[in-house]
Amino acid sequence: MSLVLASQSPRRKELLATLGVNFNVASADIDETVLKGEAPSDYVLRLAQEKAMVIFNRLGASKNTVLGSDTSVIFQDHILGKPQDQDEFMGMMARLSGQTHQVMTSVAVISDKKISKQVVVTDVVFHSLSTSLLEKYWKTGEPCDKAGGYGIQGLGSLFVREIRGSYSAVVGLPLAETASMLLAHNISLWNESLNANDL
Ligand SMILES: Cc1cn([C@H]2C[C@H](O)[C@@H](COP(=O)(O)OP(=O)(O)OP(=O)(O)O)O2)c(=O)[nH]c1=O
Repeated sequence: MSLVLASQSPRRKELLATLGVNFNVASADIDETVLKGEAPSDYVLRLAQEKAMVIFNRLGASKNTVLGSDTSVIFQDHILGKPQDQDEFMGMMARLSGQTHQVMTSVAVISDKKISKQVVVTDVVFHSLSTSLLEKYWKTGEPCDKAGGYGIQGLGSLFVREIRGSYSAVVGLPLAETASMLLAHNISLWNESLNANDL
């Protein structure tokens, strides 16, 4: 049984590798438009499943297990994706500055036997952020490929006063939850030494 990560995110690749599992990467391009009236947790779960399903179908009837994931930043029930330009970024930060938001990261694992999916919610509390700090942060290029416009693992770490929940989920993949899901799909971890019997 081989594992395929349906993602183009370098962060997810790095995080998954820390579980000591062999995998290939395939990029799933899907439409990420939010459906009318769709709740944030339903949205992130749907996207993770769609990313995994696109690759599962592309590989055809095979012995592959495919993992898809999605990270969105949620502020007062609004979904904040990746900022398209500086204005959108500044608008997002004006909402997040000095406030608490949620990072929702979903994981979907699909094999020929079953589909498992889960969403992990983490609270992140931001310091108050000055306009000059944010203008300089935008210029670094870090915000543009990140949900909510910041990277907790990078220069954006300065913004974070407190986190309640899973750090790895904020970066892009909740490791403990992902490990349980992969073991349940009979994918061994820790270089083949950890398997479903250890759950
Ligand atoms: C909040 C936050 C998000 N992010 C990243 C994680 C994800 O890569 C990205 C959210 O976008 P996603 O659409 O979840 O992922 P992606 O487009 O990078 O990759 P793919 O869809 O192919 O899996 O934001 C950080 O790296 N650090 C953070 O602190």
